[in-house]
Amino acid sequence: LAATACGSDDDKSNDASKSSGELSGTVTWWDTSTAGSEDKVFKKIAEGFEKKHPKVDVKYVNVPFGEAQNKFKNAAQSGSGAPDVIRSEVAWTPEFADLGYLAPLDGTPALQKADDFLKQAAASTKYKDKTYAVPQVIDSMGIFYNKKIFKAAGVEVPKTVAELKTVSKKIKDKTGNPGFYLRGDDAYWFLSFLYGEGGDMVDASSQSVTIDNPAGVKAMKVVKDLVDSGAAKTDATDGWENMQSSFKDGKVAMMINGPWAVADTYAGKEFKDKTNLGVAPVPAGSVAQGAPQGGHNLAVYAGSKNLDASYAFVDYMTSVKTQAQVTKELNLLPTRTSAYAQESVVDNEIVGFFKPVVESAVERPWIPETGSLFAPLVTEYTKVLTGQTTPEKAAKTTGDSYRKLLKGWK
Ligand SMILES: C[C@H]1O[C@H](O[C@H]2[C@H](O)[C@@H](O)[C@@H](O[C@H]3[C@H](O)[C@@H](O)[C@@H](O[C@H]4[C@H](O)[C@@H](O)[C@@H](O)O[C@@H]4CO)O[C@@H]3CO)O[C@@H]2CO)[C@H](O)[C@H](O)[C@@H]1N[C@H]1C[C@@H](CO)[C@H](O)[C@@H](O)[C@@H]1O
Repeated sequence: LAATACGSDDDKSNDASKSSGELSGTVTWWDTSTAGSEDKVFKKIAEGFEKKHPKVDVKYVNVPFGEAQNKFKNAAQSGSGAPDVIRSEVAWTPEFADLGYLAPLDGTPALQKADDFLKQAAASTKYKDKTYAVPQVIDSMGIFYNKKIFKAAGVEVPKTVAELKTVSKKIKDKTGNPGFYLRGDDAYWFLSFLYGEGGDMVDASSQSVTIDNPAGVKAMKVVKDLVDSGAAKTDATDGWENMQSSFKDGKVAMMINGPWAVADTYAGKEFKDKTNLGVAPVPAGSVAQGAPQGGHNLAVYAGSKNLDASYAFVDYMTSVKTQAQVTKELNLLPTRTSAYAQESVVDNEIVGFFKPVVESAVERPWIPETGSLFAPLVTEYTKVLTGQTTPEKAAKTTGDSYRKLLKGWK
């Protein structure tokens, strides 16, 4: 009826559900959030969308973070099996966009009040002047510490790497356990030490590789010394499980981590009393202090057969209301400026700590290759920590790999 009232013939071609604005069909969503802690909350919120749109069936699929990127690329490339919506990590988004796998969202219902998004969060969704995703969460890293152990050892939170070594030694003398866990199987945990020496992986503005400059070599020496001096415990594999269980069981007093680790950490026996968890800025190196920016966006597969419902789903999952609920239940940081005024967000202690950290986080170049910089680096980083190579060789080998990846960069 509404269609004919508009008069023009092509409106009549709209089927009833469209003209009544009622969405229908299936939306398959690949969510990469941590199974066992975050996934339950995101699945529940997605069910809220179905209540709002009874003719839409959301197929929630939890895909492990380490598998989702390639799984999506393979499915999109082969044209079968790709989801309608994917939780696209900030570094995956420019790569997927460059490959043509994502639907541009400018002017669609997926992207509402675009200027409400934090600029650092929006940056990773832009590619060649179009918007290919909507920011869902933004994060960075800090020192997580066990207040009870710190009190017993009579130590304060370290502000520099030098203090980290002193504090860690005091804790070891007092408790027998190493004070600090340094994750050794993921190069993201190397970045704050790299920034602390004034280094970075690359310098996109001058299109030069910088991981193998003197600051990069120095940073490799710093992390090697943390392990060789006994200040840090590390592992070459299963870093996430080993780091989380050591910290949750009180076997180490400190780790570097981000808001995504809070839900799992609170499940640990040491943090049943949540007030026992302290969070502080990552330690400064010899010339600077900084933590990396991370996070996740929601993107729509370019080949989706249900764009209308997918756009609406992305909008729903990134709305102020949803973001405030995610903060309340998971302590994750919103990406909408307006969400920070919501009561459950204003009062959240984790957000209170991480908001300024995110604002001063070191931004990364959102180019298609940015995610590919971690695999070559982690190989050398792990070898440095396990004494299989020198800081100099590690930096050089990584730099050479980067120059192969980044055609024409210095
Ligand atoms: C190696 C990888 O390098 C990069 O990843 C960087 C990433 O760019 C950094 O930003 C940082 O990500 C933060 C993240 O921002 C932060 O939010 C959090 O995420 C939480 C979630 O919060 C939590 O909900 C849950 O999901 O769990 C998430 C994870 O905990 O922590 C992340 C850091 O873990 O660090 C990543 C590196 O880890 C590449 O991008 C690839 O991922 C690449 N892996 C590929 C490698 C291929 C073979 O080479 C293999 O075949 C492929 O299949 C693999 O995909």
